[in-house]
Amino acid sequence: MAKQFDLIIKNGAVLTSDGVGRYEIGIKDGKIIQLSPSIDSGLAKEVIDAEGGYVMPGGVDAHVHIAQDFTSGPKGVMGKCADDFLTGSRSAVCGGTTTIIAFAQQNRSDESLLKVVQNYHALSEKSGAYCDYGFHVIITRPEVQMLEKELPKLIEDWGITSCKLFMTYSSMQLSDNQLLDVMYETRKRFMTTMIHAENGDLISWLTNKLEQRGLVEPFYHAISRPPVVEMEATHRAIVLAEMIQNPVLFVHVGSASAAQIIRNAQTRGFPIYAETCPQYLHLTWDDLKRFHSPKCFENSKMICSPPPGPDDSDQEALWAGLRNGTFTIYSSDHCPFRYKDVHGKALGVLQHEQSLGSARCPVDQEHLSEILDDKTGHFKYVPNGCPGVETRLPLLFEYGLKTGRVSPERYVDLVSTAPAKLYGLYPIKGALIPGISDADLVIWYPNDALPSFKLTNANLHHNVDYTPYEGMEFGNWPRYTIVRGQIVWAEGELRASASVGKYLKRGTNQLATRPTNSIASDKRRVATWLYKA
Ligand SMILES: NC(=O)NCCC(=O)O
Ligand SMILES: [Zn+2]
Repeated sequence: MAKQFDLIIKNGAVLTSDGVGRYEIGIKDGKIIQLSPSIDSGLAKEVIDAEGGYVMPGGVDAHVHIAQDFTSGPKGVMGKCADDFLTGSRSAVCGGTTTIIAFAQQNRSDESLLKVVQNYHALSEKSGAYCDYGFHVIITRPEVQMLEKELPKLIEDWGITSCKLFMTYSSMQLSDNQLLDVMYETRKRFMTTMIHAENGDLISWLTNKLEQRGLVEPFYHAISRPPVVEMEATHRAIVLAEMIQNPVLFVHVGSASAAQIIRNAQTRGFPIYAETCPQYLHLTWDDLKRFHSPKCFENSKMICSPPPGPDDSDQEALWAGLRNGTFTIYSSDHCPFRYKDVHGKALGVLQHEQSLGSARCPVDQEHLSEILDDKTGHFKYVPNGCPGVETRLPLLFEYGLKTGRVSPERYVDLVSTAPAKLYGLYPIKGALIPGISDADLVIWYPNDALPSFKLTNANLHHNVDYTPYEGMEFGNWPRYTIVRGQIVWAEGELRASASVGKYLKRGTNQLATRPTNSIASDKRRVATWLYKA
């Protein structure tokens, strides 16, 4: 007789952003079809006993860099991502994430965003993926005609309803004028505008001054970007966004001062969304001196933009922001570069030597250890970014939920439900609604069932040769990850192939609130005349 369910999950503490309850979950054809206090095990082909552990919607990581080539154009992020869709999504599911949103990146030489997206999609189709995935688009050519023509197609044909704009990296940086041009177009189409807020000119100026003084080791990456660099750009972007009444999302917010500026705008009633990431809750400037000696080039492993805060006082403010709603979402900003790789962090040495005319030959993968062992290099040539798609959920579980810094409900909201809403995937993703939601789930170990362990990079499934969180203690980890009803990760083993993941067409921001009337009509801040017929 045909079974009513493909899979039943029994004895779990079912946790959503609304609360915790003892429910059993019935799954059929990739969907959740029943949630009730008890379901007869005989009705299912397969049963998982959660033994009292938390069962929650799968993680939605709205900020991952995968298969991105940053090499084109001078003074960009540099390097090439070490993870493709296969290895990046593999790492995601092994850490409890069932949906990722990656970046289709327009370079200045790309005349069509649609082409960019088609090419990027071909990469994901070629490698396959272990989890579902969608795309944001990075816009570096703010040409109004192109935007008018292509944005509607991106939305309708591809379900791409968000774009990322940069205020730094000269190969991607937009001027205020250009930011306004793009925001004016995205506003018309209810696209979510993501902003990387750092003052690129200030960074270049400080970098030159550091260079003149010979201060170029990895640590000085942070000194070239003190928190005020992020704070100024955040304030400026809010002024622009408010002027034309276009809600924006600040990605990877790393400093207390930027979080405060965002909080002020939210309190005024202007809809601003913000994201923070694990690196800003767990790292400080000291981590850029962590390896061997403060001058050791290995410290380049910790370079990301913006850098983490100078000390842990920023971290406390960011934890508060996660609790009080300043931060809407918590993402990884997984930006995977290998240390010993000619496309990775090693570029900090290789490009530096080339710029000095002292490049050693041959500069290839084989000779890299030899070259890196000399431990010289310049931070400005080091690709910016750290890996973290697999550690995102466990870190916030261990250091946020278990310590009481965030409630269990807030935890689910930050890692799954809010990103699903913000990026138009809810309630298919980020929820456990019978008959509606995909059966994307994470099941944790019951309390104290997993002996606590110190993380090492060998535990992880990305294609990167280090983790910034090496040695940190964990007492829990996703025990099962289920993507549309398929068990992809179980008790430390990958159980599926990369044919599970599907491309997701997304809707528009479901959190979007309109600015309050008083703020929308404040002629001191808003071009109120701009939208009058
Ligand atoms: N965040 C980071 O350091 N790398 C990723 C690229 C970017 O957004 O800056
Ligand atoms: Zn960024």
